[in-house]
Amino acid sequence: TGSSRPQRMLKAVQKNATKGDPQSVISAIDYYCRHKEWAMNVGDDKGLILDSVLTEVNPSTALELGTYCGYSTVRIARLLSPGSKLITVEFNPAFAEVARQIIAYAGLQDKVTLVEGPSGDLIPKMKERFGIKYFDFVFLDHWKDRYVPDTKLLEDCGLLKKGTVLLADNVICPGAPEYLKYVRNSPRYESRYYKSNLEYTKVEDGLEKSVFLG
Ligand SMILES: Cc1ncnc2c1ncn2[C@@H]1O[C@H](/C=C/CNC(=O)c2cc(-c3ccc(F)cc3)cc(O)c2O)[C@@H](O)[C@H]1O
Ligand SMILES: [Mg+2]
Repeated sequence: TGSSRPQRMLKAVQKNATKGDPQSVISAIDYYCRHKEWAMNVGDDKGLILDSVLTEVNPSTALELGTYCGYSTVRIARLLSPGSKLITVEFNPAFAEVARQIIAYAGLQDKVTLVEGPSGDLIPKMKERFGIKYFDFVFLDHWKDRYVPDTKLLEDCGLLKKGTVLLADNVICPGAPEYLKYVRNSPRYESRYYKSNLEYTKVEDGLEKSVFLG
């Protein structure tokens, strides 16, 4: 049987990027997905917003929901300070396997823990399994109808602290209307929309940054 899109993306990284150089991995994926085959990475335009929010937060512990091929995992991990950790959650084993290889190619495997399974099952286990007290930063980029239930779960599991930043991809396209309503109407969040465009296209999309107020 033929290769999958994630496998072709991995091949493009192995062919065009430099081992141990995260920026070259990011550029290789962006080039491939813009010129050869679109894929649902956060991409270069929204990626710059992700970078700037990350640099501002400088998280010690970060969580990503929806690893896919590891593009945003590499974007986040490359900006973490020494000793900081990123936990990324992915329930599709084939995607997780490609992501592990892309993360390792970038040389970031020591900063990243990729956990396979559904976010709803794994979030309640974060404290016991990974010794996490709180997350300073959460990137939501998995199924859009899971953004609200998982945000509530993070609250209920005591994994958010005053100042924790949630950054959600695709709040316009494909859209996460319930999530926008939730964080924008809740007194427990201070929310802001960063307008951008859907990865590798001219279609509008954006990121919603929500600060947990405790
Ligand atoms: C509960 C649970 N637990 C664990 N892993 C989970 C999980 N739910 C999903 N996953 C994982 O996360 C990724 C899924 C990402 C979903 N993202 C999108 O659907 C998406 C779509 C577009 C898009 C926009 C316009 C179009 F025309 C077509 C597609 C753009 C995007 O940026 C997206 O993120 C994928 O790797 C999936 O296995
Ligand atoms: Mg996305």
